[in-house]
Amino acid sequence: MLLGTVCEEIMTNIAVKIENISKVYKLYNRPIDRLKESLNPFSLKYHQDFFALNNVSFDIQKGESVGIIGKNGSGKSTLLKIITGVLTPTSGTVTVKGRIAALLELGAGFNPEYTGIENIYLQGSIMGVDRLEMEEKIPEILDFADIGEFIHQPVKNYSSGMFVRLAFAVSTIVEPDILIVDEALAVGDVFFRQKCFDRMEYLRRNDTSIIMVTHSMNEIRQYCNRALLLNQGRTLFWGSADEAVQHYFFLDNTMDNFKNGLKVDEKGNNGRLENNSWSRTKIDWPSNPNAFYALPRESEVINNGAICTSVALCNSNREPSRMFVQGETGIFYYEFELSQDADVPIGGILLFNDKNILIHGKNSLQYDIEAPERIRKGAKVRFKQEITLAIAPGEYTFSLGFSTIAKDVFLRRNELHYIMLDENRTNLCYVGKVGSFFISACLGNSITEIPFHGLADLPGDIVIDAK
Ligand SMILES: Nc1ncnc2c1ncn2[C@@H]1O[C@H](COP(=O)(O)OP(=O)(O)OP(=O)(O)O)[C@@H](O)[C@H]1O
Repeated sequence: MLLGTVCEEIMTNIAVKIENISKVYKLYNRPIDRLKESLNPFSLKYHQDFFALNNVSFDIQKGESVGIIGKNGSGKSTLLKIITGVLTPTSGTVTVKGRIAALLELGAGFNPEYTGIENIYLQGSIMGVDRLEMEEKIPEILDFADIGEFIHQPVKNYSSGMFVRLAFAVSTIVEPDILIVDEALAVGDVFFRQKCFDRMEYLRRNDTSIIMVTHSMNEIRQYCNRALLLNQGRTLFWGSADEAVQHYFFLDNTMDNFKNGLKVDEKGNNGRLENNSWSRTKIDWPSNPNAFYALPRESEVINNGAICTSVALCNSNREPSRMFVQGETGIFYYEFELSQDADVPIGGILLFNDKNILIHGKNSLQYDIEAPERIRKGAKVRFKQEITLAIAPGEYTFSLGFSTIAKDVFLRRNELHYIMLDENRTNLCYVGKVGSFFISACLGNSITEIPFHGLADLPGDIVIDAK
């Protein structure tokens, strides 16, 4: 009986329940096929079924904030449209308890010819709020939207930022039971976005459930309790937001063709090295296939005497990882195979932010470590590079370079100008955009837990004096 009571309580706390939802579109190669199919007396099929959603189930509790994530075309918008009732599923059931406010496509539900004020009343009536109640809310809506005199202009004259300000203000001030926020907020400026997140937090504390679709994994981590990861219409993961984000970054970023060739030789390879003062350090190469990236397309690769054979990224526990908290250490493993003899090998990494700005680049020469003096054709050279990722939250890509330098130049590396060193270096391989990883913000509350502001943490110190 106790179990029954618990179940009932769980059910009464559920705001949205999605059970085995599928959405199938019929795809016809030619428009005429549709006609042929409808007129065919033998019910012959002229289409292919395309599953935009395939058997998706999950539920959202009252006051819970849930993220829906996935690459482009994975089915996120289709799912939101089914929850809001804009689309009907092909199969499965949707249970929604309470009033939904949805900020889906910008301007949906707004009449472009109406002024901002007129649209506020229109939205109110769509959401079932009467004119009198809406009138009381107007000062608060205007205050939140903060678009000044534009509120008396037809909304067709609004910028996308103004639009989203008004839309968000209207949908949240009537305190919905379920608030759905698509990428729409992305067009607002940072101050407005902060205001929106504060408002969502307030609503959530008052039992509004929030469904958020965004490509910003920081927002998912920061604001969602749980997240659903979709891939080609199927649920790939449903659970804690942190874990969902980790899985998201492994999508397309993991070497699923690992079995098909690029196996890691656990014994390492040093049989073809000539001896010198360098004493070999055996790298503890990762054994988990998930650590490895699929190597990029040919267009990103320049092979000039060597090929890149594998690349992996792990956290400091040597576990595969694509998500790091600011300041955590990332361990990059990479291997090149020589297709010609070479002198002293040099390997290095370049990290780029989402605006393609080089944030950090460093090679083995700059670390001033010993290296083999000569490597023969067929040898495999491995690097393990640890980087303290004290960089701004966001998504990053990285590229790899492999080059060689003559032994005598290498031995004088600390006496020579770096231009001399560069001139004596021969590039063997460059692999652009090998993969991506993600840096998440520290979620601490105190200032000392926020390590720095800006793009990167720079080594430094501070003292204070006062007289
Ligand atoms: N009316 C339709 N007819 C056929 N296919 C459709 C239709 N609407 C959507 N699709 C397909 O369904 C899949 C899921 O689309 P959906 O818009 O839900 O993806 P999404 O995850 O929201 O993508 P994005 O991140 O790019 O917004 C896509 O492959 C899309 O092309």
